[in-house]
Parts: sequence; structure tokens; C-alpha cells
Amino acid sequence: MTDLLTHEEYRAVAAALDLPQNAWIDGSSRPARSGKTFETNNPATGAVLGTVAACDATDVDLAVTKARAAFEDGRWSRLHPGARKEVLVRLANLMDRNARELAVMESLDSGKTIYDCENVDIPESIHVLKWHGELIDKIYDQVSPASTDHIAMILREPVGVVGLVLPWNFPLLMLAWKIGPALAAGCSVVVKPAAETSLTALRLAELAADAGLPRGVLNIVTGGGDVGEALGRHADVDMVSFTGSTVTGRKFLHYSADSNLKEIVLELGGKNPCIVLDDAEDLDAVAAHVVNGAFWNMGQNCSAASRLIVQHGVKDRLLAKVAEHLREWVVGDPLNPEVRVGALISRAHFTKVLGYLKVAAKETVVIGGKVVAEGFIEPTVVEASHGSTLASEEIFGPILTVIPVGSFEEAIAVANDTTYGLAASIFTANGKRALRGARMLRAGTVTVNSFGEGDITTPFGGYKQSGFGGRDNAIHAHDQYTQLKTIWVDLSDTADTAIE
Ligand SMILES: NC(=O)C1=CN([C@@H]2O[C@H](COP(=O)(O)OP(=O)(O)OC[C@H]3O[C@@H](n4cnc5c(N)ncnc54)[C@H](O)[C@@H]3O)[C@@H](O)[C@H]2O)C=CC1
Ligand code: BAL
Repeated sequence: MTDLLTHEEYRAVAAALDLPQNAWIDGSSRPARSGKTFETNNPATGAVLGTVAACDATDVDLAVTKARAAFEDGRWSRLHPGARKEVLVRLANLMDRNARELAVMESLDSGKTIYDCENVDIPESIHVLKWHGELIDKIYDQVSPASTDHIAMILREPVGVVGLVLPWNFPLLMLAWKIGPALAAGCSVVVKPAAETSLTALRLAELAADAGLPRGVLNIVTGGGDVGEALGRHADVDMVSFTGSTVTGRKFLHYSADSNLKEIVLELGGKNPCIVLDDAEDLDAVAAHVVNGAFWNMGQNCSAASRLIVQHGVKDRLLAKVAEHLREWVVGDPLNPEVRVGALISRAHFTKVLGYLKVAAKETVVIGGKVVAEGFIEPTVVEASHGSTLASEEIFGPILTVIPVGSFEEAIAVANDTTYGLAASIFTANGKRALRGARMLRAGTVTVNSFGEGDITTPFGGYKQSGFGGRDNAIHAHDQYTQLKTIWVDLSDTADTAIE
């Protein structure tokens, strides 16, 4: 746990911040070619925080051209992996030295609580970059079991120029999840942060230059969906890794098909089930996991445990415990270190979640149900049937839908009856049933008697419409950013041992 400042001290740090404004292309800070800017707001107050370069397709083209030049001349892609490691570890150390500034900037720009920024987002981002940096000089290529008359080498090569299109819910952490393995592998990257949250990505680019990352290797183009589209359609981008909504993810497949068939990796939404069976032990601990799973980051999490599928026998006792835990989840100014529930990302998103709160009012609201202030919604627990709007749609807000069920089999069937498949949890004291359930659940990550996303050592990604094409995190993340090459060497004296 990080030592936290007081609310007043955080306000003072926020007031003194020097916020970045320009895009970052070819190792320097640049306004958009058009000179246009857009406003970025503090979701907690609605006030304008600053302006940011409104890039367009010409800026994307410049960034891709510079990234391509860097990739082709080998200033990064052909460095010894140990040299790339040194730069990434230096960057992680610089971030550590600037962790407080990054945490406050992230909280101001996103509405996330300073508590989470200090304890999760920033330290995890640092850890992820260091982990991938330290990994890269320890991955070996392979030799195939071809005949003794041949040597067949299987090499991993960086995929080239990579576009990274990011969401607003974990701005710096998702950047780290993607640039960590991409840069470690030797790719050059063009990052498109969400328009709502560009600031920490721009600050990280400055720190990367200080750490010695060669110019052109990391570029940040700021703006909205049009900038993401320009990147998705660019003919000289070799692959795109995207995290965001399923609707937008689908568009990237069209961009690829319409342009150069670039590889697309999608990490999309979820409507993740959390199953609690009658025999679950230590309901207090279960409730703590349920609350964290549903309401962490205001429920704005693709792996949020947003469906509580609970057996009738334990439902009321569990919900009483959930209510107890939620008393500690104070809603308020994200810069107050006592606060656990900050602001929703934007007024537009607040309005969307409010729409679901109105739907909830027509069902059985068990806990909460109120708007605290413009932008802030209290954690809400509502009972609704399987198949209802609340039980089916990704709300991406602090609303947990409870779906009572009669049996283990029904719980699994309800859990799997969704177009998504990102994450799932199961709580039961019966070990065999827990593991059988984990096997049966159609999700990329299943946690047993806990809620979580795993850590940097475990791959993260979804089944079904929660994504495909690769995984973030773990050594498996490197698969996204590398391609395999076979080099076949014939060692025979005669020509008749040709490859069959
Ligand atoms: N899987 C996840 O982690 C996330 C899921 N979402 C879901 O998506 C919903 C809508 O949020 P949005 O911010 O609108 O998500 P989005 O998927 O539209 O935005 C994600 C990124 O894609 C970019 N983008 C938007 N439209 C694009 C387009 N046509 N072509 C290329 N890039 C484009 C955005 O600028 C942003 O950088 C949320 O309510 C939530 O349900 C949102 C953010 C993260
Ligand atoms: N929770 C990590 C991925 C995401 O929500 O975007």
C-alpha cells in the first residue's frame, strides 16, 4: 500500500500540475497539424482541465511514417533485447519517481479515485513495464524436430508498426499492458488514447524519451474515433491491438478488411457472472469479493462481476453482508483518499448509466439506487430476472444485477447464456464442483472463491464476443506483437533430401 496524502495535499498537487497538451510524434511534443484542439474535462466537476491536440488522419500518417522509419532502420527493433530491457526498466523507474504526479493526473482526468490510482493503476503500470522489459532477454527461439539432414529454426520477429487504441477506464494501465510487450518485442507503436483520458499517456511519452527510447518508436496521437479509424485503416500499420466496446471492436475488422488485412487483436466487453452457491463458506469474504468485483472503478471495468447468480438458500444472508461492506464504499471527490467510488468518466456516460438506474427502479432495488450528484451514482444492487435488460446489457457503471437460481446446473447455464465470455467467478466450498464449474464456464478467466483478473503472469482476454486474436499480459502477450519465421537449412550432401 502506498502512503497516501491528505485530501488537501492532493488538491495542492493537482493545482500545481503541468498538464501535457500536444501529441507526441517522432520523439517530440507537437500540436495537431491543423492546429485544432479539444477540451479534456475533470469528470468529478465537469470543469475544463485543459486542451489537447485534436489530431486527424494527417497526424496519424505522420506518426505511422516516423514509426515505420524507426522500425526499418533498426534503432529499436534490431537492438539487443538486453538493451531494450534496460530502457524499459529505466522507464519503469522514472515512472516510479513520478508516481504521485501520474496518480493525481490520472485521477483528475478520469474520475478514478486517488486511492486506486495510487495503489493499483500506477504501481501496476510500472510493474507491467518492468516485467515485460525483464522478460525479453530470456525468451528463446526454437529449433524444430526436423530430420538430422536439416536444421529448421523457428524465430519470433517483431510484427512491425503497431497501432494501440485504448479505453478510458484504465488509461495508463491499458497503455502499459500493450506497450510493455510491443516495445519489448521491438515493434514501433502509434498509440491512440481515449479522447477522455490522454494526459498520462502523453506524460509517459516524455518519460520514455528521458529513459532513452529512440525517437519514432513511441508515438501518441490524441483525439476521438476518427483518429482511431485513421489508424485502423492505415495501409502501413501491421497490426492493431484494441481495448474497448464490442461495437467499436467490430469496426476494426472492417478497417482491416478494407485496407491491408492488418492483424487485429480485440479485448472487448463483458457481462461477467459471479456464481455463489448455497454451500459457499465465509460469506463475509464472499461479500467483499462481490462488492469489489461489481463496484471497483465504479463498475467501469470490462471484467466487472456485474451479474450475481446466487442460489436461493444463501441469497438474503449474502445481500445483507454486501450491504454491510458497501457502507465503507464512500462516494465522493476522487481526490479524497477516503473515497472508494469516484465519478463516472463523462456526463454522457453518466446519462447512459442513469438510464439503467431508471430501468432498475422498475425492478427490485435491494441496495442504493440514487444519484449522489451530477456524475456520481451510488453502488446499486437490483434483483432482475435472467434475460432482462439489466441482466443482459453491459452497463459499465455501479449497478449489480442479482439473478436468483435453484441449482448449480442452472447457475452455469445462466452464466453461459450471454454473448460475452471475458471473466467469471464461482464461490463454493465443494472443491470438485468449483473446478467442474470453472471448466464449464465459457470465459477467458475464471476465479474460484475470489474475484480478480489474475496478474501479469497470467493471460487476460475473452471468449465469444469479448474478444479474440491474442491475450494481454503474461508471456502470451508477446504472441500479439511477434510473428513466426521458419528458416530451413538443408545439411545433406545430395539434392534428394529435398523437403517433402
Ligand atoms: N472493454 C473495455 O474495457 C471497455 C468497454 N467500454 C464499453 O464501451 C462503451 C462505450 O464507451 P466508448 O468510450 O464509446 O468505447 P469505444 O470502444 O468507442 O472507445 C474505445 C476507443 O476506441 C476509439 N474509437 C471510438 N470509435 C472509434 C471508431 N469508430 N474507430 C476507431 N476507434 C474508435 C475511442 O476513441 C477509444 O480510444 C462503454 O459504456 C462500455 O460499455 C468502454 C471502454 C472500455
Ligand atoms: N480490466 C482491464 C481491462 C479493461 O477493463 O479494459
